[in-house]
Order: sequence, then structure tokens, then C-alpha cells
Amino acid sequence: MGIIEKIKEIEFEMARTQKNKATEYHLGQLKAKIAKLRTQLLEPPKGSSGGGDGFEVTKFGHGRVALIGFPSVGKSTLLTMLTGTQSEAASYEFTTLTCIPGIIHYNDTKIQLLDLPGIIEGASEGKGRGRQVIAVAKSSDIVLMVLDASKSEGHRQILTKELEAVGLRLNKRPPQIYFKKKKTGGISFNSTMPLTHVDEKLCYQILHEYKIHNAEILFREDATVDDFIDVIEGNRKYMKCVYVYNKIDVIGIDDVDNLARQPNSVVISCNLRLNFDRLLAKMWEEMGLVRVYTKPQGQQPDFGDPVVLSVVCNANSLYFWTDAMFVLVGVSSNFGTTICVPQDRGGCSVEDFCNHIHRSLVKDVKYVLVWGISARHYPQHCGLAHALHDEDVVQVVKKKEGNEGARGRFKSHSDAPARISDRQKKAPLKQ
Ligand SMILES: Nc1nc2c(ncn2[C@@H]2O[C@H](COP(=O)(O)OP(=O)(O)OP(=O)(O)O)[C@@H](O)[C@H]2O)c(=O)[nH]1
Ligand SMILES: [K+]
Ligand SMILES: [Mg+2]
Repeated sequence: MGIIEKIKEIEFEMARTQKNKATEYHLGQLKAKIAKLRTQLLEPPKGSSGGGDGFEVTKFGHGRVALIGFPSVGKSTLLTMLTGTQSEAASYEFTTLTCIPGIIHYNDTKIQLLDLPGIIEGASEGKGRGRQVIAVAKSSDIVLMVLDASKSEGHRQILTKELEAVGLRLNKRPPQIYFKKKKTGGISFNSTMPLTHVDEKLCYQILHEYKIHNAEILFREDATVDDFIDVIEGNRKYMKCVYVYNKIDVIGIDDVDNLARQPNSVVISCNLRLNFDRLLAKMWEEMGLVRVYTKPQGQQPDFGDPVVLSVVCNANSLYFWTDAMFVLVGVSSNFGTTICVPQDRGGCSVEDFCNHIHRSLVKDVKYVLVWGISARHYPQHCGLAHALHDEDVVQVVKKKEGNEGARGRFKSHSDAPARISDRQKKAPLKQ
């Protein structure tokens, strides 16, 4: 029996199992079994070099955005309109058969937009070109899920399920569960709050399914079985997704209004060129790009040529959320728990900025001067760990130079008010 048949069989068993306290452990185990099989499915077949007829497109620009959707929802039309790169569009399904890249110029940055073939239900199991399309989605910074506003809302759920089946988690942050495999010592299970979805026994059973007998586990939130399995699998990718409802020219205003109010959604019409500004602004916001302007001593920065950093980690580590719900660096959220910040926080520290300019720069840096939202006063004297904000201006002071004038100059700023006033914000950057 193939992997897909095995998954189908377990799904069937789950569907006919009643959900109650008595079957909870059994269902949990079945979920773990499916997760293991899905991971197997993702491994390239033995003997292949892993790739082959994929859509390898070289990364370009400061970020990558993939257009994912059912056939004929208007992905190619949208790519052509936003980037000027021609991608064939037609009224029949599967017009696009490969990956077509285009470039969006936005806020002084270049963003690579990828048009892809339509995907259909079963894509995660290899239907159509689903697997290749999903691989491209995974290589992107965010996904624009393009939907036909005149079609059923169910399409969004089907696509989300397909992407989840291959380990993508859309608009979710990683579960706050600490998990570490050990060589000896058995299982130590703890939680910082009462758990309502799982208990110790259920977690033991799932660990048993994975043949894990020694591990340290700490639940820092009231997570579910699925969250726990995600943490054990460790290969999940947490991505932002914007739902783009196209073709609003063919539906009524009440329906448009409804769709526009859904979270993370933007309504557009390619035919009428409607709401592209909003779409681009939303895309930009979700990408979490940080533009930093380099200021040579005694000169104005070049505001047309930023160093572009990203606060969104591609790995499973920390995900910075722009939503008000989750607070940036390690402060408490409105769940009353502390969001822990792993060692490798995003990529927007002064150190990341220096590495962007030149690998060897970091060791020569004495400190940097920062103007902008991340600075408490202007200019703030910052070390390598300081987290930069979009549109900050940075002047690097190297070790040799630092001993001379700069320190004295910094002192004169030390009695500046701790908060930035509007007047200060507008003040010219002298230094
Ligand atoms: N009414 C309306 N039709 C649109 C709109 N945008 C695109 N279309 C039409 O929808 C059809 C499909 O457009 P495509 O851009 O080829 O769609 P696609 O998603 O790239 O399709 P595949 O490549 O086949 O997956 C074309 O006939 C377009 O003219 C829109 O905003 N309104
Ligand atoms: K089409
Ligand atoms: Mg197309």
C-alpha cells in the first residue's frame, strides 16, 4: 500500500470515530500517524536528486511573493498588471503551466512576484503540478492566495488544507511549546497553565508513536494536539498569507463588503484595476521588510537606496507579527503569557545590518548612531544587538574613529529627552 492510501485509510478511520473523552487518545495517535506519513511524502523519492521538473526560479530582489490559487481566478492577469511582465491569461483553466516571475517596485524595494499554475484539491498528494507549486510557495516570504470572489468560500478552506498537508501554517505563529529530545532521563512534562486540549497521557502516547522516550516538554500556552505534533515534527513553515478576492466586478456590493471584512483579506478587480493600492500596502505590511538608510559621517543618507532587512524569519524560529495581538520582542501578549524569543530573533539587528554591508564590518564596529523610530533619542548610540525599525537611519562608527570625536559628540546628546518629539523627528540629521 502506498503512503497516500495509508493516509486515506487513517483519515477514514478518524472520520468514523466519534469524538469524546474515551476516543481522544486514539484520535491523537492517528493524527500523529498521519503527520508522520505526510512528512514521508515530502521526502524526495529514493534515487532522485530531489527536484528535477520543479519550477526553479532564481530569487531576486528583497523578498518573494507567490500567487497561489485555483485555475482561472486571475493570477496571471494580476501578475501582468502589477509587474508589467506578460503572463498569458485566458478564460480556460490551466493556462499557466510553469512559474513566471515578475518584479514589483514598491517603497524603494524590489519584490519578486511569482505567477504559478492553478492548483486543485489533492495538490498536496501530487495532483496536477501541485507539489511543485507548493514547493515554490514554501520558498516565498508570503503567499497571496488568489480567490474568485464569485465562487464558493469553500475554496479558501480547500487550499488552506492542501497547504497545511505539506507543513505550511498560514497566519499562525509557532506553538509556544518547548520541546527538547534527550538521551536519557525519561519524559519530563510541565506546563505554565492549565491545559484544556491535551493532558500528559495524550502527549506520552504521541511521543510513543514517534518512539521518543526521553524528552523535556514545557507547554507555555493552552496548545492543541495538532500544535504538539507540529512541534515534534519541527519542519513546519509559518507564513503570512493575504487572501486576495479578485473579480469583485461580477458580484454585488454587499458581498464585496462581506469579503473585505474578513481578516487578512483584500478585495480587488483586475478588470477594473480596483484596489491595487490596498493590496500592495497589505502585502508590504505582511512582509515585514525593514529599510535602513546608511548615513556617511557629515552627509545626508541616500534615501533612494536602502539596505533591506527582514523581521520575518524563514526558519521555524521567531515570527514577528504586525498584528496588535502579538507584541514584538518578548513582552506579554493578551493571553497573559510571555512570548519567548529564541536566540536567533529576526534579521533586523544592527549586526544583521552590518553583515548586509560587508561580512567583515562587524568586528570593526565600535557602535552605531541611529535616528528613527527604534531610537529613544536622536541619535541613539547603539550596539550590535539593537533592533532596527523600518526607515531608520544608521551611521557606523568604527573602532579607530570612535576614540576621537564621536564619543564627545554623543555625550552632548545624552541629556536629550527620552521620547522622540515631532519636532525632533523633523530635525535634520546632523552628525
Ligand atoms: N470579471 C473579471 N474577470 C477577470 C478578472 N481578472 C481576470 N479575469 C479573467 O479570468 C480569466 C482567467 O484569468 P487568468 O489570469 O488566466 O487566471 P489564472 O488564475 O492565471 O488561470 P490559470 O493560469 O489557468 O490557473 C481570464 O478570462 C481573465 O480575463 C476580473 O477582475 N474580473
Ligand atoms: K486561465
Ligand atoms: Mg495563469
